[in-house]
Amino acid sequence: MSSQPKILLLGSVDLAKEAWNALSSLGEVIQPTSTNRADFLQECRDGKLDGVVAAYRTFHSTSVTGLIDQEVVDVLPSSLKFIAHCGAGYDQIDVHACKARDPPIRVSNVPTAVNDATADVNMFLILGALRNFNTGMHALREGKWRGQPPATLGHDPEGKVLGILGMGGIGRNLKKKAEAFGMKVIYHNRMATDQAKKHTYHIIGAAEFAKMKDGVVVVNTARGAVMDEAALVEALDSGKVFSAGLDVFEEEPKVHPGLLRNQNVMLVPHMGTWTIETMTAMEAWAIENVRLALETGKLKSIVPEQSDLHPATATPTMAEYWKSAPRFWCKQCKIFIRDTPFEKTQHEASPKHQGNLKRFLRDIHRNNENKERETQRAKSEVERLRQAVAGESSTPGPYRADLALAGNWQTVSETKIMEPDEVATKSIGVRKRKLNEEEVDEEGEPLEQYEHKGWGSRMRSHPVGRQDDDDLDALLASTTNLKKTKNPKTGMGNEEAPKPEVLPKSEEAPEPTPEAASTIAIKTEEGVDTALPTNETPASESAPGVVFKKRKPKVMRK
Ligand SMILES: O=CC(=O)O
Repeated sequence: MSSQPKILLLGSVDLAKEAWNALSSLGEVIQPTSTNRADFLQECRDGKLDGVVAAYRTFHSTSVTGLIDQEVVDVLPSSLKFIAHCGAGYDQIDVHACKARDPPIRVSNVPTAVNDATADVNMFLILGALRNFNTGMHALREGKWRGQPPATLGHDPEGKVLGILGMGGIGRNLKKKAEAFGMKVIYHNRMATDQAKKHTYHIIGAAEFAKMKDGVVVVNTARGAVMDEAALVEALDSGKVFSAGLDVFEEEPKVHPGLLRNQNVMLVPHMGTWTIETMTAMEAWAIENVRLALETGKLKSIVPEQSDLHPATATPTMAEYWKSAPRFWCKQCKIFIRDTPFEKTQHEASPKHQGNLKRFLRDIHRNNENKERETQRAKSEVERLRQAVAGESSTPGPYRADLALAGNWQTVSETKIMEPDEVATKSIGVRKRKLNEEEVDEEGEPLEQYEHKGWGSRMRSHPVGRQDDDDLDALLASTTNLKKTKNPKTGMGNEEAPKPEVLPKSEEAPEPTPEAASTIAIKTEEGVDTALPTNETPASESAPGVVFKKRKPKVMRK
């Protein structure tokens, strides 16, 4: 999309590639063509990087740009509003010059992702320097085993005092680790003023070494320039400092020769965060800064020196892009998100979406369980009724049709009670032989006295077998609707005080009202009296239905 903003890649993304590739939906990624600082400055002056809104940079990108100092800041395109640095320490960037530029360049770093790995290296150097491992390891590689003479005996960490300068995330992490080795931790934090932040240069030098105990062990995993290397070499040579462990150097990749020749110094070439896990997390964090910058004008982790800067306003190109981007409805979260692979990936990975997705799936699962339970209930209810019928139960006559078993009934005549076209969609009426007056009473169980409200709302909404439900409703109405009949006094259902589930005998049945009678599902047959003596309604006006008459047991007929 041509209206997309540009993203400048300074260095490389080696691990969090998926997150990086997803950024391409937010902006057009470009890289400088130059390979050295002079060319880079020229490339900027020539306007080749114009349109760049955000830059992602690594430590190693200084090989192209050099430090991001005033000179670079002055030529960077005015469209550039954000620099996302992939590292905790940002001494390669003059954040004050970036802030002072008009418009300002907001700089972010990666603060917490580095804590564990950096504290691990610090602990490794503390142990190595205390134990004087370097001498032995070096001798071994020279084929001299522990050396001649062998390395001097080291010290246990247990019971030693560790002084931490700078109790930030790494300092606190290191404290825990050192305490696990039995060390007692004390610390010093610099004043949190802007002035103090600028002054980390050589805060440990000759004067500070002079104040320390003889035979002290010194470790540095912060930045080389925090310590005066020359003063350290001297203190090592004099024996004031017993040994040292260093991961950072004043002029990386150069190392002071006095450190290189001293076997009591553990040297690591700035590998504090050199792990797949940590580097991946760092890259992902910095990429997230770029994404947020483009989408919201804010950074996830702006450097403290710039924390008072207001968020940048979205660029016109970005605004246009926002308008034109298609949207996607996340039905779990019930929100629109932009329909891009990046947006979707990010959204789907978010804890909010994960939580909503879990709830969504759980609800589906619960619904299925409920349906299954209802189906089982329905089945057992049918079975119960079937058994009841088989045992000549008290199922009301009008409903026995559905439950009749072979031999229970005797069909005496059949009459077509509807026009042929109605027959197709309705039913065929079957009427039983009227035997005698007694039987009329028996047969005359009035259907209408059962206020048919169905079997319960939950079963009614059951999606499976609507016809089955209707049958069940009809069957169960006779037993359950008694309970549901409205209390004439309160007008409310009487579920609170259910009546016993006894079917009313025909003689107890109230006379149907004319309105009710008109809806009674009984058809009359020519020449046959209606089963309900009170029902004057012409057959043609009543709803189609079925009337069954139970055959009297022989003993009763006698
Ligand atoms: O040194 C490593 C970092 O600052 O991230």
